[in-house]
Amino acid sequence: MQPTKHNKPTHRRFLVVFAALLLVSCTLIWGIAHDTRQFDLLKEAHVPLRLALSGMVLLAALAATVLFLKRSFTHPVHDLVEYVRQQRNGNDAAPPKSLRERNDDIGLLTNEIQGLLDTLRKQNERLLEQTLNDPLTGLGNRRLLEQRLEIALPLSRRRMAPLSALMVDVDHFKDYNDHYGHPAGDECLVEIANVLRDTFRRETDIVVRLGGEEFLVVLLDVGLDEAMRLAEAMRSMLQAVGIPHEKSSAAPVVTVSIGVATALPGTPIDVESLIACADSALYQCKAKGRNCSVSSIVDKHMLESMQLSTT
Ligand SMILES: Nc1nc2c(ncn2[C@@H]2O[C@H](COP(=O)(O)OP(=O)(O)OP(=O)(O)O)[C@@H](O)[C@H]2O)c(=O)[nH]1
Repeated sequence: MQPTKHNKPTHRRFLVVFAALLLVSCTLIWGIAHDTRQFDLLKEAHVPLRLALSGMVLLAALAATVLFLKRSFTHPVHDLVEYVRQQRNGNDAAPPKSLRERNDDIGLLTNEIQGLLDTLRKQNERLLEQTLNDPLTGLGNRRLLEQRLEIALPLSRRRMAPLSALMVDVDHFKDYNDHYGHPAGDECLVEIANVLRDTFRRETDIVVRLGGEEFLVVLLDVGLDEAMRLAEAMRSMLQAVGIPHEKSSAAPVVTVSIGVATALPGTPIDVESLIACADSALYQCKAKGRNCSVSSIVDKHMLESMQLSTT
């Protein structure tokens, strides 16, 4: 944005010229009206000439006024409108210095608008964070998962890269809640989220809480073996934390079951199918007695048979 220059000396110059011209024209008009003899220069002049002269001075005063108003108010207001328009278009640059540093109402308005926009921006960021994050654990939520997979899945497919999803579910969590209380259950979920964060640290890893005591991890560019190794590492790390769980038949501490689904390179998988495949592997873990990981491979044939069974 190209700001026009509106500085104080310019204002003052305009004001002085304007006041001088106004004074001269008023004096001339007053002189004509009272036919005063004090103006030697105009004494002999005819009334029409005096009228024309004062008219010209008055016009000049008006022109100076218009110019002054344009330079002092119209242009800055235009700059201000342009600034607001650019903000609306996503440009978050600060307003021009010439506006911010004005000591008048336009400067005040500029700074107020800037403050308001900053506040709105911060509130928007907070709201966006709330809509994409799980408030209890601070992990992403299902919306974040969908948002990220919308880009990651087609990209992964085009690059012919594998992709793995881990469905992590806490074992006998109802019993944990019933025995230790809901607040302790919340703390337990936070602890599990921390272990997930510590295990899946790559920038491309997507770790979310799907709801309740279910978490989903999506690992891009990760094949079955690596996914299973990481699933086991996570399980061991949680057991090492050792959150007591007296009511679990799987272990004396809190444990998880992990269903791992790996999509082979080029598999046209979507979010729903990925979750369904990891979920069915998780179901097998539970059937096996919990506190374990089960893997499954997702390819075109498996997806087709899944679609057939749902139609
Ligand atoms: N503390 C707490 N509990 C939750 C939250 N969300 C869901 N739960 C509880 O998680 C429990 C899940 O129970 P189930 O689905 O029966 O699963 P489970 O007891 O872990 O049994 P398995 O998964 O078969 O081992 C329920 O008691 C829910 O009330 C939460 O945010 N905080």
